[in-house]
Amino acid sequence: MYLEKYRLDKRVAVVTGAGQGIGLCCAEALGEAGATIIVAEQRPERIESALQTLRSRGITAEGMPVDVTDSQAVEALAEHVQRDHGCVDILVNNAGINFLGVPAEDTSDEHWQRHMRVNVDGVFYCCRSFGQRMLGRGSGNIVNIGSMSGMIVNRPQPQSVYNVTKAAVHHLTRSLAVEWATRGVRVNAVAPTYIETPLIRNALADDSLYKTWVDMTPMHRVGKPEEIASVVLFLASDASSLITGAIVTADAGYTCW
Ligand SMILES: NC(=O)c1ccc[n+]([C@@H]2O[C@H](COP(=O)([O-])OP(=O)(O)OC[C@H]3O[C@@H](n4cnc5c(N)ncnc54)[C@H](O)[C@@H]3O)[C@@H](O)[C@H]2O)c1
Ligand SMILES: OC[C@@H](O)C(O)[C@H](O)CO
Repeated sequence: MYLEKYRLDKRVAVVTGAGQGIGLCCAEALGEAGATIIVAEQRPERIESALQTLRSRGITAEGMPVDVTDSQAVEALAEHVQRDHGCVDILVNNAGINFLGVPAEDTSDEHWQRHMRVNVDGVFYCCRSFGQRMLGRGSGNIVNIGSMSGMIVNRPQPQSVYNVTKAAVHHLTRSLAVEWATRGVRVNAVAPTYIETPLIRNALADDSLYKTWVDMTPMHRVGKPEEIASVVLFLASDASSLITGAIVTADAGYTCW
């Protein structure tokens, strides 16, 4: 009775930025639970490798190239998926960037705007285009990938703009959850700690940075992308049917101190 609630058979899930890292693991988790996966990703070569990975595990998956900062492309993607599959049940807004280590006073307009465009505009465009269609049929489930950086200020590296974008993702999550709460669409977010993915590969190789990060973490370690994917699976499934507007921290205790 309880395990059944995690099954996603016959559901269609779009995962943005699913070409690698956390997004790819989310696609694996949702696919393993039975969902048909749409890999919505900017880089064609990453789409291809993700599809190979997913299909080798028996997951039904297809790729659709998209840059989430392009609202027309996002709208076309939503229309395309709706036309081919009849609906979208699950949207995971995972695509995001962080060029960390730039002090606020040295942040260029371009650096600021690029982060805002991918991490905030991109999430909003996807929520809007897919949300409209979910509201139209009175059901749907959106999971946004936020960050503990939306709650705390990371140390020692400066990354003001990234922190701001993730705080925006969290509050957008709550705002949409409330607007859509009685209309069948749930909206939640996951706020991870540092996760071993290509995004922070260089930083993880920097011994002093890594030491500071784990010293500041009660569990004294960083996370693996699979550990975020399992939270996303919970939020995307009927196992979390009473939860909307939640920002679920998966941070090895980081935000407790
Ligand atoms: N890795 C971490 O430590 C960490 C921690 C907290 C939150 N996050 C968040 O998790 C999400 C995924 O991070 P990751 O570590 O897996 O990153 P990653 O860089 O490994 O993967 C991100 C994927 O998104 C794609 N992407 C980037 N911009 C895009 C765009 N404009 N349109 C479509 N696709 C685009 C990339 O091509 C890439 O495949 C991000 O939102 C990130 O902010 C990561
Ligand atoms: O690039 C992402 C990092 O800044 C960080 O891993 C994350 O968002 C957790 O604070």
